Amino acid sequence: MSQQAKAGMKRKSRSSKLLSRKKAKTSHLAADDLPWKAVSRPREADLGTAFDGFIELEEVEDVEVVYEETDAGKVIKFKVLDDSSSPLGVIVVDENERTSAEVENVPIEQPAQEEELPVSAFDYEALLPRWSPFSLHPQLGRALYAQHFSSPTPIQAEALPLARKGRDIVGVAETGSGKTLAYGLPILHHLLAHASPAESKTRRSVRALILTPTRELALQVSSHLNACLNSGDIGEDPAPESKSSQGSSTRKNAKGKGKEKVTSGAQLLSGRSKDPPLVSVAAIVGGMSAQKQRRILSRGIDVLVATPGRLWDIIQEDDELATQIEHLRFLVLDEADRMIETGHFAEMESILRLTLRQRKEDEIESELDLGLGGAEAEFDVGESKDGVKEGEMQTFVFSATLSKDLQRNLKKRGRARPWKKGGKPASTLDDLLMRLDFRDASPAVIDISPEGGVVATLQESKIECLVTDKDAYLYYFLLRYPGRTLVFLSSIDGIRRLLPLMELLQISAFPLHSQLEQRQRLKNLDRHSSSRAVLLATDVAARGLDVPAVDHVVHYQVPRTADTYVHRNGRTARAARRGFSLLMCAPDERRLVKALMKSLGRQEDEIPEMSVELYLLDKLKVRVQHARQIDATQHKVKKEKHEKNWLKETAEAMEIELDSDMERFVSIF
Ligand SMILES: Nc1ncnc2c1ncn2[C@@H]1O[C@H](COP(=O)(O)OP(=O)(O)OP(=O)(O)O)[C@@H](O)[C@H]1O
Repeated sequence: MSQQAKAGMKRKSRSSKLLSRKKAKTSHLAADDLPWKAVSRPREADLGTAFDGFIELEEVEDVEVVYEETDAGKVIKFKVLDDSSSPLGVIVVDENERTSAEVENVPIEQPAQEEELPVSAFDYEALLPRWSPFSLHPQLGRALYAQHFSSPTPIQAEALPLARKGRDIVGVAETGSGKTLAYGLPILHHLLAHASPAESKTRRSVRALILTPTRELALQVSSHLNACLNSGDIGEDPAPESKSSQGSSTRKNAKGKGKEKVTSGAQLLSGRSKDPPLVSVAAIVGGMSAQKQRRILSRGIDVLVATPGRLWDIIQEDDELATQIEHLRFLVLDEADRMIETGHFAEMESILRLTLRQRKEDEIESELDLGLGGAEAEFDVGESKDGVKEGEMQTFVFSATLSKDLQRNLKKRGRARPWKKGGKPASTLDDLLMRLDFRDASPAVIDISPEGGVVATLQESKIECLVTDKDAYLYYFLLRYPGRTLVFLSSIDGIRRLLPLMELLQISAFPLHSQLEQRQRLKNLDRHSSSRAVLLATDVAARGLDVPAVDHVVHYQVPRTADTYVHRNGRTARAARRGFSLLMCAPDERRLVKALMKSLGRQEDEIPEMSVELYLLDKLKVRVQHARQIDATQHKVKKEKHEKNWLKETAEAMEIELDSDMERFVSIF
């Protein structure tokens, strides 16, 4: 507003008439810098929510394409409407400029300059009473309401107040218990409350970094958080809370007195505004095109969700991003334990090192080393309202499985200085987490994971059978218990063997493993959720993924660790829904089950045997046997054809004529 005031602009009072749009100023931009906006996909083309950056339609408005003659020939330029004088999308009439500008008649009602307009906050008490004590930003209230999240889950209820007080948090809660929003809501609240529309126009610094072990999880976290920023139009008059009055949806009027209701506030908060969002969340993961990634980064992101590998690659080439990471306000490790398993250890360690804050004691130490005085070592540590000092970072570590020992150690560790000079690199998860730059002397540990890792709404069962009978039992289970089933196998080869068999048995099944292209993985995930297909997956899908409405999880092989068992099971029985898990156990896997149950602190025979109608099973065994034979024959024929072609092609390439004996040999062969 100050800019407009400086330029001597005047506002018309509400009662005054309709306004006219002044002629837009234009500026030239490169294609990548245009204000692209995602377009919702038609239903038929909808491949799920987690596709940001992979399969995406984007549109751009108010861009004129002009051809300019240059010495080098014709070049295309994009002229973009420059509406920076109207940060909220409200058209402001400039009486002085109007005469010199062409006027387009767009009737827009403008609020009065002096009028004190009513400001109604999202009515948590009436609409979401259970969220009311948390005093979240109205936009979040709208989104929670729109998604029918009528009350916080236990981990959310525990984490929110602590996070709002500025505490560092280690959160452990069962799979599917809403951990994403447990750390996501306080971050979004903070950013919304401190956002300013003016800033939303410029490249913003990354304020929060969320690290996840897999691409799919990163995409999912990003779309989950985006849903809190983009949904929420419930036909209510949106209004800001007082805290955010300078930033998000209200602003001072020209004279700085009172507040005015912003015409486009509803759009702004519900994400339908033409302006960039107040807070932006995006995922940057492997498999994404470099162009798309550049575009996302150049637009500016407040919340960056990333896998450590890809992020570290970018940081090494992008000093600006590296500097932003050094000044994060929030750092989240989601499924931290898994990050280590997926071989991201080195990259994660490098990223975490970047986030270390120079503290006074360290500076004094390093100054002593360098023989410098301490005068310049001061830095601003002014306390902010939420108890986090300026320049400090809040850290959240969340997982469904963090060992009790590790939790205890984290609590006891105090402010052990990580990565002291000459210190060895971290070599275990405990090591790495112990080196996290918690600003809290004793991070709050919230552990509400269930005893033995079993979610109350999950029904477990077991089948003991020969390895050779597992296919028949699986077939029996899939026929007998239709629904969305996720079958976990320990190897990709196992999936490749099972897929054609399923096809011959007319079971619609899709694979999900690390050797599939990202696009294909996401597509298969979506096929699984949109049809009643079976997903044959390796443990790439075991962690964090919120595959919609999985009814059953089958462990085709017994998992090697208790954590894997818990996480695989966690794909079903999510968010208080019912779920079923089946453990298939061959005789030589019994000792694994024993070890697994022991490490979960449970009795070996605690998982009940699933009852099976044997007469049906016997019939299905015959079918499976036939399917195997057909598959083997088809495979043989395919192989022969391939080899025959190979011999012919090789002969042709070498310009050798195959004689009749050889031809005969080829045809026999
Ligand atoms: N307050 C709430 N009320 C109802 N549903 C919720 C609420 N919060 C989150 N959910 C839903 O619960 C599901 C699980 O949430 P989320 O993926 O965050 O679980 P998680 O604890 O991170 O699981 P995992 O450990 O497997 O990663 C999601 O579909 C989410 O939309």
